[in-house]
Amino acid sequence: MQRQPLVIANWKMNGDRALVVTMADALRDSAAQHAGVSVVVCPPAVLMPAWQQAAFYDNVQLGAQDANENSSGAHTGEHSLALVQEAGASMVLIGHSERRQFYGDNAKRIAAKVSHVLESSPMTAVLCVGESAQEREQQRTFDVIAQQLNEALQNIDSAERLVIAYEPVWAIGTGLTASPEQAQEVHAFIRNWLNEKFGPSGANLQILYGGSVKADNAEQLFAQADIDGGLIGGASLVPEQFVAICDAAQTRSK
Ligand SMILES: O=C[C@H](O)COP(=O)(O)O
Repeated sequence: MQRQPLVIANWKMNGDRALVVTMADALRDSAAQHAGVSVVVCPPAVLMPAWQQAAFYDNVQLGAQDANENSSGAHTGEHSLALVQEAGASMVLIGHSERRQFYGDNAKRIAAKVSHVLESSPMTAVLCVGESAQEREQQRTFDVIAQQLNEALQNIDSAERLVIAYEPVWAIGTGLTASPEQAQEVHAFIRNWLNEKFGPSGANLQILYGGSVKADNAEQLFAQADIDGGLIGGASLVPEQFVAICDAAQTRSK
């Protein structure tokens, strides 16, 4: 079965209502160019209603950058799955390296968040994994990725509504992109791991690459056998760049 190319914009703590409108317009005007690509935009949570208003009739999904592992309660500043779903999200990023590094998303919380998305909502969990520069230098990349997958998916027994994003930490926001060969090597490892855990349905999950993907390197990355699209940070804030990246992913759907 062919995997549909998928491109996700992660605006992180950037963007505003004006960008919502210009990005929605740019994606609408270019829709025919990337008609075979599934496009998702994850703005900051407070911009989700504005996105829904600007792009409700368009073929672009809305995603959340995170959601709390509890259903409700005294968790000041957090958002529940029900809230992001009500705001229109169909996907949730889980375990982004910035949340792992700075916001207390340890292995236990990430496993709880993945389980919560899959058990308590109809949404798709986008699990982010990736090694640090030091771990790569120590040739521990595959061990680290396997450990992160094992920890996050320990309670999951079906390969439904799951996407994996490989984001080497050293490539995020640094301008240092993994070479297409480096990325492909890890994607193939992840696909093999998914096959061993879930069987053929696992092997057919979408695996995205993230880390300084730009308009000028996207096509080479997306040409790799196991790279099904991208999780885009900085370039997803620039409509022409993001549209060009979606167009590059279209080449996979042919
Ligand atoms: O979620 C997106 C990734 O962290 C990649 O960010 P970047 O494209 O700015 O390197």
